[in-house]
Amino acid sequence: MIPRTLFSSDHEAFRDTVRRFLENEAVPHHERWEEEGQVPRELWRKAGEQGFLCPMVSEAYGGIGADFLYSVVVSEEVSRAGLTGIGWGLHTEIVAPYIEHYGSEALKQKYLPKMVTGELIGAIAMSEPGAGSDLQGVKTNAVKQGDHYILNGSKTFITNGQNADIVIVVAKTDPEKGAKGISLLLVDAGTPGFEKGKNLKKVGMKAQDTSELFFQDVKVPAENLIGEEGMGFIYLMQELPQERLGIAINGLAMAESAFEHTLNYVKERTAFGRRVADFQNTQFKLAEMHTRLEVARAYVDRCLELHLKKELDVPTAAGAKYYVSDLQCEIVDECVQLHGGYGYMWEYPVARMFADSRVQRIYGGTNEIMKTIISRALLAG
Ligand SMILES: Cc1cc2nc3c(=O)[nH]c(=O)nc-3n(C[C@H](O)[C@H](O)[C@H](O)COP(=O)(O)OP(=O)(O)OC[C@H]3O[C@@H](n4cnc5c(N)ncnc54)[C@H](O)[C@@H]3O)c2cc1C
Repeated sequence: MIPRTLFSSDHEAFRDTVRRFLENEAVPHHERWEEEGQVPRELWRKAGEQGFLCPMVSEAYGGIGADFLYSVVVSEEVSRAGLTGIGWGLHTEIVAPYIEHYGSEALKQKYLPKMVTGELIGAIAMSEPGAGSDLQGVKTNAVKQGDHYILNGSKTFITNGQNADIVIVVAKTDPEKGAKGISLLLVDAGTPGFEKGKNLKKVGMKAQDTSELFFQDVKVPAENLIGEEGMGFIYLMQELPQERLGIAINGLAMAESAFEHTLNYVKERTAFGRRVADFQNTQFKLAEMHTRLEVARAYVDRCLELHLKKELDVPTAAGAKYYVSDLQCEIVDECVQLHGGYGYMWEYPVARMFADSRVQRIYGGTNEIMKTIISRALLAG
């Protein structure tokens, strides 16, 4: 085993706290939340009290100004335990940074402290029924009228969609200008004309609320524009590497966990009077999986190291996202196989991980889009 070198003893102590919290407060209830299609808000508030939400937010806005690794610890523990209903990663690593990095002082004061405590849950709405990969093709539009915008359009597949109190909406403020006509607006749930659609039924991640959102003549105060008008696409490009690295981090933690479950299982299960672990096929599969996970771990931790120094570039993050999510699906599939029929039973963690993994290759930009990003960089110049 190659030891990880990124985390300090403080990070590891924090990891123990997160793990214990999840074992007590989430693991016993997750199956019920899967049936209900969402995680209760109460869990968010408890997580906020523990400092698990938005630890990177600076002290001026209620956070502790921690390094990104604290958030990584939370995400890894959530994924390791297979708690895919919990949408803290998106709230902490995607929504809050847009507000902190580009929002006005007033927006930061108003929203960030409550995101840290879990009183406010965040979502980001880019995708639309007619535009996912092709973000520049979004139809949602915002027209400035005096001191507010009038927002119209619809979004789909929005993580935390039912629970969200605030949504960063990607909208066209100048449809003539293509990417330069896209802006980010922060919209409060409850604003007249903003309706949440149904909680979508998914193949996996069943406790995660993923929704359609509708905006009809929604009056959004002009001060809820994040940063400058027309800069939305650039902000998205700047923040997406962290989102993509986050997907790789979650995927790898889940794949490692599936592997651990399988390692334990094959030592206990017997067939033909031997342990499943005693078949050479099993031994080779375990050796292959272990080595592939170690290789991916070295790559992802190196990306993390670069990200901490603000040196992670877009194609490298795209590589982490596509490579690890593909690997995750392959590893989890192999783990199901080594479990035999039990691997297909929902009560076994590897079965849920099988269903939960698939979407990792789709959201955050599909793996095909990741490859276009990488090849564009390779062929440039
Ligand atoms: C569970 C879940 C949660 C999500 N959460 C969010 C969220 O919180 N916020 C949000 O905004 N979105 C979210 N999404 C949406 C997600 O980001 C999109 O589904 C994704 O970007 C793909 O867009 P699409 O579904 O429109 O597929 P399409 O863009 O229609 O793609 C269809 C196929 O065509 C391929 N394709 C498209 N363009 C190209 C190209 N140029 N070259 C090669 N192949 C191409 C794709 O790779 C894919 O295989 C979520 C999706 C899911 C399923």
